[in-house]
Amino acid sequence: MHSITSAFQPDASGTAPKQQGGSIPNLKLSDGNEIPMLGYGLGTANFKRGGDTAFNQQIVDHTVAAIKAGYYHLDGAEAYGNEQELGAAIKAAGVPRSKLFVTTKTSCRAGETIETAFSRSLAKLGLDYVDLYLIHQPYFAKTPADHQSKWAEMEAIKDSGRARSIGVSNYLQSDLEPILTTARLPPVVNQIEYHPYLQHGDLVAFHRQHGIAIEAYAPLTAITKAAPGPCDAVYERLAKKYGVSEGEIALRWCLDQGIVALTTSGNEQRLQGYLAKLPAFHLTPKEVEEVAEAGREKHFRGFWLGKFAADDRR
Ligand SMILES: NC(=O)C1=CN([C@@H]2O[C@H](COP(=O)(O)OP(=O)(O)OC[C@H]3O[C@@H](n4cnc5c(N)ncnc54)[C@H](O)[C@@H]3O)[C@@H](O)[C@H]2O)C=CC1
Ligand SMILES: O=CCc1c[nH]c2ccccc12
Repeated sequence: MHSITSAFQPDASGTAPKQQGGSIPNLKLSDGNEIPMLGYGLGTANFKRGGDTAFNQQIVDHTVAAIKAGYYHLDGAEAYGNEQELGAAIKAAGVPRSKLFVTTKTSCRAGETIETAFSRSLAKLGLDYVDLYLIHQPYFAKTPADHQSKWAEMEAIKDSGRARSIGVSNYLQSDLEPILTTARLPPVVNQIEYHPYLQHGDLVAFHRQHGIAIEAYAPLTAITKAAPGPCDAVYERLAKKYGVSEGEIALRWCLDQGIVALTTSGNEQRLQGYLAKLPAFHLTPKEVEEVAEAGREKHFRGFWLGKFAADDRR
Protein backbone atom coordinates (compact mmCIF):
# COMPACT_ATOMS: atom_id res chain seq x y z
CA MET A 1 0.00 0.00 0.00
CA HIS A 2 1.24 3.44 -0.91
CA SER A 3 1.96 5.73 1.96
CA ILE A 4 3.08 9.24 2.54
CA THR A 5 5.78 7.57 4.47
CA SER A 6 9.34 7.83 5.61
CA ALA A 7 12.00 5.41 6.63
CA PHE A 8 10.80 5.51 10.23
CA GLN A 9 7.55 3.94 11.36
CA PRO A 10 6.21 5.17 14.70
CA ASP A 11 4.51 2.41 16.61
CA ALA A 12 1.06 2.53 18.19
CA SER A 13 2.66 3.54 21.46
CA GLY A 14 2.46 7.02 20.05
CA THR A 15 6.13 7.73 19.89
CA ALA A 16 6.11 9.28 16.45
CA PRO A 17 9.75 10.11 15.66
CA LYS A 18 10.57 13.30 13.83
CA GLN A 19 9.97 12.34 10.24
CA GLN A 20 12.96 11.90 8.01
CA GLY A 21 12.98 13.64 4.63
CA GLY A 22 9.71 15.27 3.74
CA SER A 23 6.94 12.81 4.53
CA ILE A 24 4.20 11.88 6.95
CA PRO A 25 5.11 8.41 8.25
CA ASN A 26 2.58 5.60 8.36
CA LEU A 27 1.71 4.34 11.83
CA LYS A 28 2.49 0.71 12.47
CA LEU A 29 -0.52 -1.05 14.00
CA SER A 30 -0.24 -3.78 16.61
CA ASP A 31 -1.37 -6.38 14.05
CA GLY A 32 1.61 -5.55 11.84
CA ASN A 33 -0.32 -3.54 9.28
CA GLU A 34 0.33 0.15 8.58
CA ILE A 35 -2.11 3.04 8.50
CA PRO A 36 -1.44 6.38 6.75
CA MET A 37 -1.54 9.01 9.47
CA LEU A 38 -3.54 11.58 7.52
CA GLY A 39 -6.97 10.47 6.33
CA TYR A 40 -9.78 11.92 4.23
CA GLY A 41 -13.21 11.45 5.78
CA LEU A 42 -16.60 10.92 4.17
CA GLY A 43 -18.64 11.22 7.35
CA THR A 44 -19.20 14.95 7.65
CA ALA A 45 -19.05 17.24 4.63
CA ASN A 46 -19.86 14.26 2.36
CA PHE A 47 -22.39 12.64 4.71
CA LYS A 48 -25.77 11.72 3.18
CA ARG A 49 -28.76 12.40 5.39
CA GLY A 50 -30.90 9.40 6.32
CA GLY A 51 -33.35 8.60 3.55
CA ASP A 52 -31.28 10.32 0.88
CA THR A 53 -30.66 7.28 -1.32
CA ALA A 54 -29.91 9.12 -4.58
CA PHE A 55 -26.40 8.52 -5.95
CA ASN A 56 -24.42 11.73 -5.35
CA GLN A 57 -21.84 12.38 -8.06
CA GLN A 58 -20.48 15.40 -6.17
CA ILE A 59 -19.34 13.09 -3.35
CA VAL A 60 -17.56 10.97 -5.95
CA ASP A 61 -15.92 14.02 -7.52
CA HIS A 62 -14.74 15.42 -4.16
CA THR A 63 -13.34 12.04 -3.15
CA VAL A 64 -11.61 11.49 -6.52
CA ALA A 65 -9.99 14.92 -6.14
CA ALA A 66 -8.79 14.00 -2.65
CA ILE A 67 -7.33 10.69 -3.83
CA LYS A 68 -5.63 12.34 -6.79
CA ALA A 69 -4.21 14.98 -4.44
CA GLY A 70 -2.60 12.14 -2.43
CA TYR A 71 -5.14 11.21 0.26
CA TYR A 72 -4.83 7.44 0.13
CA HIS A 73 -6.48 6.86 3.53
CA LEU A 74 -10.26 7.03 3.05
CA ASP A 75 -12.56 6.91 6.07
CA GLY A 76 -16.06 5.66 5.31
CA ALA A 77 -18.94 4.02 7.13
CA GLU A 78 -22.22 2.27 6.45
CA ALA A 79 -23.96 5.05 8.39
CA TYR A 80 -22.66 7.78 6.08
CA GLY A 81 -24.91 6.49 3.33
CA ASN A 82 -22.19 7.01 0.71
CA GLU A 83 -20.31 3.71 0.43
CA GLN A 84 -21.36 3.43 -3.24
CA GLU A 85 -19.94 6.88 -3.94
CA LEU A 86 -16.72 5.98 -2.12
CA GLY A 87 -16.42 2.80 -4.18
CA ALA A 88 -17.07 4.72 -7.41
CA ALA A 89 -14.38 7.25 -6.47
CA ILE A 90 -11.87 4.48 -5.77
CA LYS A 91 -12.57 3.03 -9.22
CA ALA A 92 -12.40 6.40 -10.98
CA ALA A 93 -9.31 7.83 -9.27
CA GLY A 94 -6.84 5.63 -11.14
CA VAL A 95 -4.80 4.73 -8.05
CA PRO A 96 -4.18 0.99 -7.57
CA ARG A 97 -6.28 -0.47 -4.76
CA SER A 98 -3.10 -1.79 -3.11
CA LYS A 99 -1.95 1.79 -2.53
CA LEU A 100 -5.15 2.81 -0.76
CA PHE A 101 -6.21 2.37 2.86
CA VAL A 102 -10.00 2.04 2.98
CA THR A 103 -11.99 2.03 6.20
CA THR A 104 -15.65 1.35 6.69
CA LYS A 105 -17.70 0.93 9.88
CA THR A 106 -20.71 -1.05 10.96
CA SER A 107 -23.57 0.36 12.99
CA CYS A 108 -24.42 -3.12 14.35
CA ARG A 109 -28.13 -2.96 13.56
CA ALA A 110 -30.31 -4.92 16.01
CA GLY A 111 -31.01 -8.48 14.93
CA GLU A 112 -28.33 -8.44 12.23
CA THR A 113 -24.96 -10.20 12.19
CA ILE A 114 -21.75 -8.32 11.53
CA GLU A 115 -21.19 -10.67 8.59
CA THR A 116 -24.45 -9.51 6.99
CA ALA A 117 -23.57 -5.84 7.49
CA PHE A 118 -20.01 -6.35 6.28
CA SER A 119 -21.05 -8.20 3.11
CA ARG A 120 -23.48 -5.37 2.36
CA SER A 121 -20.75 -2.77 2.80
CA LEU A 122 -18.28 -4.63 0.58
CA ALA A 123 -20.96 -4.91 -2.12
CA LYS A 124 -21.73 -1.18 -1.95
CA LEU A 125 -18.01 -0.34 -2.01
CA GLY A 126 -17.43 -2.75 -4.87
CA LEU A 127 -14.35 -4.06 -3.06
CA ASP A 128 -13.30 -7.55 -2.04
CA TYR A 129 -11.56 -6.30 1.10
CA VAL A 130 -11.16 -3.25 3.30
CA ASP A 131 -8.04 -2.26 5.20
CA LEU A 132 -9.90 -1.42 8.40
CA TYR A 133 -13.34 -2.39 9.66
CA LEU A 134 -14.67 -0.65 12.77
CA ILE A 135 -17.65 -0.96 15.07
CA HIS A 136 -18.97 2.59 14.74
CA GLN A 137 -20.19 2.97 18.30
CA PRO A 138 -21.05 0.65 21.20
CA TYR A 139 -24.67 1.58 21.77
CA PHE A 140 -25.79 -2.07 21.21
CA ALA A 141 -23.77 -3.33 24.18
CA LYS A 142 -25.70 -3.54 27.43
CA THR A 143 -23.33 -6.06 29.08
CA PRO A 144 -19.67 -7.18 28.80
CA ALA A 145 -20.97 -10.34 27.11
CA ASP A 146 -22.60 -8.19 24.43
CA HIS A 147 -19.21 -6.60 23.70
CA GLN A 148 -17.45 -9.95 23.68
CA SER A 149 -19.88 -11.71 21.34
CA LYS A 150 -19.94 -8.80 18.89
CA TRP A 151 -16.14 -8.70 18.94
CA ALA A 152 -15.93 -12.41 18.16
CA GLU A 153 -17.93 -11.62 15.00
CA MET A 154 -15.37 -8.96 14.10
CA GLU A 155 -12.54 -11.47 14.58
CA ALA A 156 -14.28 -13.80 12.12
CA ILE A 157 -14.29 -10.99 9.55
CA LYS A 158 -10.55 -10.51 9.99
CA ASP A 159 -10.00 -14.29 9.83
CA SER A 160 -11.80 -14.27 6.46
CA GLY A 161 -9.11 -11.94 5.08
CA ARG A 162 -11.68 -9.40 3.92
CA ALA A 163 -10.67 -6.88 6.58
CA ARG A 164 -6.93 -6.46 7.02
CA SER A 165 -7.43 -4.83 10.45
CA ILE A 166 -10.34 -4.54 12.87
CA GLY A 167 -11.13 -1.95 15.50
CA VAL A 168 -13.72 0.21 17.18
CA SER A 169 -14.91 3.80 17.31
CA ASN A 170 -16.34 5.93 20.11
CA TYR A 171 -15.34 3.34 22.70
CA LEU A 172 -14.63 4.26 26.30
CA GLN A 173 -12.17 2.34 28.46
CA SER A 174 -15.15 0.58 30.05
CA ASP A 175 -16.20 -0.60 26.59
CA LEU A 176 -12.72 -1.79 25.68
CA GLU A 177 -11.93 -3.72 28.87
CA PRO A 178 -14.41 -6.59 28.34
CA ILE A 179 -13.12 -7.09 24.79
CA LEU A 180 -9.48 -7.06 25.89
CA THR A 181 -10.12 -9.81 28.45
CA THR A 182 -11.34 -12.30 25.82
CA ALA A 183 -10.11 -11.08 22.41
CA ARG A 184 -7.98 -13.43 20.33
CA LEU A 185 -7.39 -10.51 17.95
CA PRO A 186 -7.58 -7.26 19.96
CA PRO A 187 -8.84 -4.04 18.36
CA VAL A 188 -5.92 -2.17 16.79
CA VAL A 189 -7.70 1.17 16.48
CA ASN A 190 -10.21 3.30 18.36
CA GLN A 191 -11.50 6.21 16.30
CA ILE A 192 -12.63 9.00 18.66
CA GLU A 193 -13.25 12.73 18.69
CA TYR A 194 -9.88 14.13 19.73
CA HIS A 195 -8.59 17.72 19.77
CA PRO A 196 -7.22 20.12 22.43
CA TYR A 197 -10.69 20.71 23.88
CA LEU A 198 -11.40 16.97 24.18
CA GLN A 199 -8.27 15.10 25.29
CA HIS A 200 -10.05 12.33 27.24
CA GLY A 201 -7.80 12.39 30.29
CA ASP A 202 -6.08 9.03 30.79
CA LEU A 203 -7.92 7.32 27.93
CA VAL A 204 -4.97 8.03 25.61
CA ALA A 205 -2.53 6.43 28.05
CA PHE A 206 -4.82 3.39 28.30
CA HIS A 207 -4.67 3.02 24.52
CA ARG A 208 -0.89 3.23 24.50
CA GLN A 209 -0.68 0.67 27.29
CA HIS A 210 -2.73 -1.76 25.18
CA GLY A 211 -1.21 -0.97 21.78
CA ILE A 212 -4.44 0.49 20.44
CA ALA A 213 -3.85 3.29 17.92
CA ILE A 214 -6.04 6.37 18.15
CA GLU A 215 -7.62 7.93 15.10
CA ALA A 216 -8.67 11.50 15.84
CA TYR A 217 -11.81 12.69 14.20
CA ALA A 218 -12.81 16.36 14.26
CA PRO A 219 -9.18 17.40 14.85
CA LEU A 220 -9.86 20.98 13.67
CA THR A 221 -12.63 21.59 16.22
CA ALA A 222 -10.69 24.27 18.12
CA ILE A 223 -10.57 26.45 14.99
CA THR A 224 -14.01 25.51 13.69
CA LYS A 225 -16.97 24.70 15.97
CA ALA A 226 -15.28 25.64 19.25
CA ALA A 227 -13.67 28.92 18.19
CA PRO A 228 -12.90 31.32 19.79
CA GLY A 229 -11.05 29.59 22.57
CA PRO A 230 -7.91 29.35 24.71
CA CYS A 231 -5.90 27.67 21.94
CA ASP A 232 -6.22 30.62 19.59
CA ALA A 233 -3.08 32.43 20.78
CA VAL A 234 -0.78 29.38 20.77
CA TYR A 235 -2.13 28.27 17.39
CA GLU A 236 -1.49 31.76 16.00
CA ARG A 237 2.05 31.88 17.43
CA LEU A 238 2.98 28.43 16.11
CA ALA A 239 1.36 29.06 12.71
CA LYS A 240 3.48 32.20 12.38
CA LYS A 241 6.65 30.40 13.56
CA TYR A 242 6.26 27.61 11.00
CA GLY A 243 4.65 29.63 8.20
CA VAL A 244 1.55 27.45 8.09
CA SER A 245 -2.18 27.74 8.87
CA GLU A 246 -3.79 27.15 12.27
CA GLY A 247 -5.43 24.08 10.73
CA GLU A 248 -2.01 22.67 9.88
CA ILE A 249 -0.90 23.26 13.48
CA ALA A 250 -4.03 21.46 14.70
CA LEU A 251 -3.35 18.46 12.45
CA ARG A 252 0.37 18.36 13.33
CA TRP A 253 -0.62 18.37 17.02
CA CYS A 254 -2.27 14.97 16.46
CA LEU A 255 0.42 13.55 14.20
CA ASP A 256 3.22 14.51 16.58
CA GLN A 257 1.50 12.49 19.31
CA GLY A 258 1.42 9.42 17.05
CA ILE A 259 -2.31 9.94 16.55
CA VAL A 260 -3.88 9.51 13.11
CA ALA A 261 -5.75 12.63 11.97
CA LEU A 262 -8.95 12.39 9.92
CA THR A 263 -10.05 15.53 8.20
CA THR A 264 -12.01 16.57 5.14
CA SER A 265 -12.73 19.59 3.01
CA GLY A 266 -14.42 20.49 -0.23
CA ASN A 267 -11.66 23.07 -0.66
CA GLU A 268 -9.03 21.37 -2.82
CA GLN A 269 -6.44 24.06 -2.13
CA ARG A 270 -6.80 23.49 1.61
CA LEU A 271 -6.43 19.71 1.17
CA GLN A 272 -3.39 20.13 -1.08
CA GLY A 273 -1.93 22.58 1.41
CA TYR A 274 -2.03 19.99 4.17
CA LEU A 275 -0.11 17.48 2.07
CA ALA A 276 2.45 20.10 1.06
CA LYS A 277 2.97 21.66 4.49
CA LEU A 278 2.51 18.88 7.03
CA PRO A 279 5.51 16.75 6.02
CA ALA A 280 7.78 19.80 6.17
CA PHE A 281 7.59 20.54 9.90
CA HIS A 282 6.73 19.07 13.25
CA LEU A 283 5.91 20.45 16.68
CA THR A 284 8.44 19.99 19.45
CA PRO A 285 7.24 18.01 22.49
CA LYS A 286 7.16 21.30 24.40
CA GLU A 287 4.91 22.87 21.74
CA VAL A 288 2.63 19.81 21.76
CA GLU A 289 2.27 20.26 25.53
CA GLU A 290 1.68 24.02 25.21
CA VAL A 291 -1.31 23.33 22.95
CA ALA A 292 -2.55 20.58 25.29
CA GLU A 293 -2.25 22.86 28.32
CA ALA A 294 -4.18 25.66 26.62
CA GLY A 295 -6.76 23.14 25.43
CA ARG A 296 -7.42 21.89 28.95
CA GLU A 297 -8.87 25.32 29.76
CA LYS A 298 -11.95 24.48 27.67
CA HIS A 299 -14.09 21.38 27.23
CA PHE A 300 -15.94 20.95 23.95
CA ARG A 301 -17.51 17.88 22.37
CA GLY A 302 -18.80 18.24 18.82
CA PHE A 303 -20.21 14.74 18.38
CA TRP A 304 -22.48 13.04 20.90
CA LEU A 305 -21.86 9.43 19.93
CA GLY A 306 -21.75 6.15 21.75
CA LYS A 307 -21.30 6.20 25.49
CA PHE A 308 -19.07 9.24 25.24
CA ALA A 309 -22.35 11.12 25.24
CA ALA A 310 -23.59 9.41 28.38
CA ASP A 311 -20.17 9.60 29.96
CA ASP A 312 -19.67 13.30 29.33
CA ARG A 313 -19.59 14.56 32.88
CA ARG A 314 -18.91 18.20 32.13
N1 LIG B 1 -16.26 7.63 14.02
C1 LIG B 1 -17.10 8.64 14.18
O1 LIG B 1 -18.09 8.56 14.92
C2 LIG B 1 -16.83 9.92 13.47
C3 LIG B 1 -15.93 9.93 12.41
N2 LIG B 1 -15.66 11.10 11.73
C4 LIG B 1 -14.75 11.03 10.57
O2 LIG B 1 -13.80 12.08 10.64
C5 LIG B 1 -13.84 12.85 9.45
C6 LIG B 1 -13.42 14.28 9.73
O3 LIG B 1 -14.31 14.84 10.68
P1 LIG B 1 -14.50 16.44 10.67
O4 LIG B 1 -15.25 16.81 11.89
O5 LIG B 1 -15.03 16.86 9.33
O6 LIG B 1 -12.97 16.91 10.77
P2 LIG B 1 -12.27 18.32 10.94
O7 LIG B 1 -12.30 18.74 12.36
O8 LIG B 1 -10.97 18.16 10.26
O9 LIG B 1 -13.19 19.38 10.16
C7 LIG B 1 -13.19 19.44 8.78
C8 LIG B 1 -14.13 20.55 8.37
O10 LIG B 1 -13.59 21.80 8.79
C9 LIG B 1 -13.61 22.73 7.72
N3 LIG B 1 -12.46 23.64 7.89
C10 LIG B 1 -11.17 23.34 7.71
N4 LIG B 1 -10.39 24.41 7.99
C11 LIG B 1 -11.23 25.38 8.37
C12 LIG B 1 -11.05 26.73 8.77
N5 LIG B 1 -9.83 27.28 8.84
N6 LIG B 1 -12.12 27.44 9.09
C13 LIG B 1 -13.36 26.87 9.02
N7 LIG B 1 -13.60 25.60 8.65
C14 LIG B 1 -12.55 24.89 8.31
C15 LIG B 1 -13.51 21.87 6.47
O11 LIG B 1 -14.06 22.51 5.36
C16 LIG B 1 -14.31 20.65 6.88
O12 LIG B 1 -15.67 20.81 6.56
C17 LIG B 1 -15.28 12.69 8.97
O13 LIG B 1 -15.45 13.01 7.62
C18 LIG B 1 -15.52 11.21 9.27
O14 LIG B 1 -14.99 10.42 8.22
C19 LIG B 1 -16.25 12.30 12.10
C20 LIG B 1 -17.16 12.32 13.15
C21 LIG B 1 -17.53 11.12 13.88
O1 LIG C 1 -19.15 9.16 12.00
C1 LIG C 1 -19.48 10.35 11.80
C2 LIG C 1 -20.71 10.90 12.40
C3 LIG C 1 -21.89 10.06 12.04
C4 LIG C 1 -22.72 10.33 11.03
N1 LIG C 1 -23.71 9.39 11.04
C5 LIG C 1 -23.51 8.52 12.02
C6 LIG C 1 -24.23 7.41 12.43
C7 LIG C 1 -23.74 6.66 13.48
C8 LIG C 1 -22.57 7.05 14.13
C9 LIG C 1 -21.88 8.19 13.74
C10 LIG C 1 -22.35 8.91 12.67
